[in-house]
Amino acid sequence: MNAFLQVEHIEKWHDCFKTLDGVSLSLQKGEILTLLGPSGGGKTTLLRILAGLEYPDGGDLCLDGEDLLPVAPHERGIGLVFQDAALFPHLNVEANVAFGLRMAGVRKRDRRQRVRDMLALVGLSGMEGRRVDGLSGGERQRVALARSLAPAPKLLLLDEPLGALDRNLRERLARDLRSILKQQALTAVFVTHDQEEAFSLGDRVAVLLDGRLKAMDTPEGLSANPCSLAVARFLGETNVFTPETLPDKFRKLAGGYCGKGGVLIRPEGIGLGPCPEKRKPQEEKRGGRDFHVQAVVKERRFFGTFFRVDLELADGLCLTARMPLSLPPPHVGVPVGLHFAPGTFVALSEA
Ligand SMILES: Nc1ncnc2c1ncn2[C@@H]1O[C@H](COP(=O)(O)OP(=O)(O)OP(=O)(O)O)[C@@H](O)[C@H]1O
Repeated sequence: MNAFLQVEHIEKWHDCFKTLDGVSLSLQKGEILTLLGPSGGGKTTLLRILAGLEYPDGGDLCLDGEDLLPVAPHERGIGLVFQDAALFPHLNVEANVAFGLRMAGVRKRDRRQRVRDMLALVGLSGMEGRRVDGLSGGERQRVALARSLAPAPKLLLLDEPLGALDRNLRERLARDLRSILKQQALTAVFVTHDQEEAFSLGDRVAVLLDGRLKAMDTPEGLSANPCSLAVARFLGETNVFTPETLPDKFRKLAGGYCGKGGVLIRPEGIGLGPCPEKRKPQEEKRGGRDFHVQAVVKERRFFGTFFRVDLELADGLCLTARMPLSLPPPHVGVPVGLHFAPGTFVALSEA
């Protein structure tokens, strides 16, 4: 099946600096992609190229079967939402939301109805007459969203739309946003540098580092397997070892799972059991060889839905485990045996 949005080998230079280096990705209709990356990674540039606000130095773009590059920005059928809402301050809510419809020559009566529908969709029914300078940050973003949804774009691009809001409001709006996009079956690319937001909002998450697309997968897939050392480090994964820093005992346990870039030992795959010398003979049989790795609990912290347990092994190596609240948490200073569930060792590539 052909993709709805096809981005192929996009390159962009700014002066002597390669901002985007052969970025390729594709989206199906109705899919939400979150674009995650550090500041300066090229996220906004990619969005600007999709919107037609910048022209690439190489590559191709195709949306709904149409070659996008020759099409003027306002004819691409693409909606944009920015971090600062960018509302027209001299117009009220209704006129802001109706703006694109007016430009497209939609009749006044149809405009009014569409504005009403869009305001209902974003939870601002009855706010048509309000001045935009009196609105809260969250309300401004809802108006901006209604304005970009009103002309029924084929693709919606959102550049850190929640970046200026406080944490609680941000989480609530992110939930609302996802359900609005899904309700409208909209295809969207959402830029953020907030990992939690990227993982909770996107059907798939793409990681852009130094202008290169380093990974693209479902949130679950990416979290289970970040693929490369650079992505694992960017995602802030603990227990990441390069081939040089991986101790021999783990090299043996990891078996073939040590890639050229190293290995990630997934914290949720580390089980804590009785320390090897304290185990009874029947546990020895059940526990298998993995419990032979012994560690001491250095710290235990509560994270709302799990405990994070920092462990120190005999040779000074540190590991972090993630324990569900359903298990009794170990006490600090207590020696424990470690068990590694299947799939805990993930090979990382170098690139
Ligand atoms: N018009 C321009 N002229 C010169 N350099 C530019 C221009 N636009 C972008 N850049 C450079 O390209 C790189 C990527 O910028 P971009 O804004 O795309 O990154 P980003 O991932 O969106 O970052 P942020 O999260 O901070 O917005 C940066 O080093 C930036 O300085």
